[in-house]
Amino acid sequence: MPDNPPPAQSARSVPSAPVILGDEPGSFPYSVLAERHPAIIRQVRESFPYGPEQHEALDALLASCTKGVVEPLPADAHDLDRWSAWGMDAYTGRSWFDVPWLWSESHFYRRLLDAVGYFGPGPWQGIDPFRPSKLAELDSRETDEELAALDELTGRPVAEQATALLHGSLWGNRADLGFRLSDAEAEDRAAVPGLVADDTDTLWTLLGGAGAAAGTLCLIADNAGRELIPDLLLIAHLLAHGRIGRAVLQVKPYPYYVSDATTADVVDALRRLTRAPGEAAAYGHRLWAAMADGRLTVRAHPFSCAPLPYADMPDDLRAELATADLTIVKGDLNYRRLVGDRRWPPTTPFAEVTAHFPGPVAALRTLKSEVITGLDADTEATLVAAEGRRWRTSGTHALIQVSSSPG
Ligand SMILES: O=P(O)(O)OC[C@H]1O[C@](O)(CO)[C@@H](O)[C@@H]1O
Repeated sequence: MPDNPPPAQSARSVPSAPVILGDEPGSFPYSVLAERHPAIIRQVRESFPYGPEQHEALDALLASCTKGVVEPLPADAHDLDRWSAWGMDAYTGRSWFDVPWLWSESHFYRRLLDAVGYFGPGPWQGIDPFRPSKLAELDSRETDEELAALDELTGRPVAEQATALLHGSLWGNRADLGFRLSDAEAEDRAAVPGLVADDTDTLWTLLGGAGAAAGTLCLIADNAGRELIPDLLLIAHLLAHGRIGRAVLQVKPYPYYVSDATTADVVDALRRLTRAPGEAAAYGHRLWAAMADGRLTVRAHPFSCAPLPYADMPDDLRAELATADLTIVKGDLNYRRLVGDRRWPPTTPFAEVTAHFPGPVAALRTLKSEVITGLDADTEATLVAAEGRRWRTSGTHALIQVSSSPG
C-alpha cells in the first residue's frame, strides 16, 4: 500500500509528499508515541479516583500503544462504522508506529476515552479526563492578567485592537496542555523572530471592511482555556465592529488531544469572561447575547475528531465551510490536517496544499510538529542556521497563512 493512505482517499488529492509515520526512533513523531502518550496516561490516572476497571483498561492501552498493535474497537462501539470508514480496518493488527502518525496519535485519544469509560454506559460517562487541567489553566493568574489587559486595549484605535486580538488568538495557541507536559520552557529559547510567515493584510481583506457586507466567519477552534478565550474575544470584536455578521465556532464533540475545546469548554470560557472584572465582562456578556440571537453558533462536527486530512472532509462539512467568507483554522493539529501530514519541502506554496479547501482559509498556528509549508527560502535558511530543526517543534514560532481563493 503506497504512502500508507487510508482506504477512503478522495478524488480531491493534493500534490504529494511522503506521509509522516512515527516509526523512526529519535524522531519527533516517534517521541510523541513512545514518551508523550505514556505521560498522558499517567496524568489521566492521577486526575481522577478511577477504579480497578479503568486502571486495567489504561494498562492495556499503554501496552498496546507502546509495544502492541492497533486493536479493533469493541463491537458495540457507537462509532464503529465511522472508524471503519476512517481506516481502522486497514490498520488493525499493525504497530501504532507503522501507520500514519496523524492516525495513530488521533486514535490514541479515542481509545483513552474508552479506557476511562467516557462513552459509557456507566458512572464515568461524560466525565472529561482533562477537565481538571483545563479548569486550572482557565482559573490561572495568567488568565487574570490577559483579561485585565483588555481594559487598556479598549481605549486604543480599533485597528490596533483588531491586530492585538488577532495576535492574542495566534499566540494563545501556545496554551496546549499536552505540549506543556514535555516542553514548558520552550518560550525562552527562541533565537529567531516568532512569526515565520505573515499574511495578516490578506486576512483583513477577507473580513468585511468599511461599507462591505458583514459576512460569515468560521473559526475551527483548537485548545480550550487561554487559547479559546482570545479566539472568543476576536470574534466579539469582529461582530461589534461589523467586520462579520455571524460567526460559527467549530469545537470537538468529545475531549481530544488533552486540551482541545468542547462545548463545555466554551461555556466555561464564557462564564470566566462574564465573571471577570472590567472590560472582559462586557465582552463576555456580548458573546452570551450573540449566542442567544444566533450571531455566534457553536458546532461540533464528528469529523473534527477524525484522524484524516481536511481534504477528506465529508460533503456536509464541505458545504458548510463553503458558505463562510473566511475560515480561520487554529493550531498545529488542524494545520497538519489542513495541508496534509506530509514531509512537504518548506517552500511548497500554501495555496497549492490548501487548494482542496472549499473557501478562503487562514491558518493561525504555533509550530509544534514538523509539517511546514509556504515559507520563503531565506526564512527557512535563517531558521535552520539558527536552530537546526528545533524551530519546527518548539512552539516558539508561529505563522499566519492565508489562501484567499482555494476550491
Ligand atoms: O494544540 P495544537 O496546537 O493542535 O498542538 C497539538 C500538537 O501537539 C502534538 O501533539 C505534539 O506536539 C502534535 O502532534 C500536535 O500537532
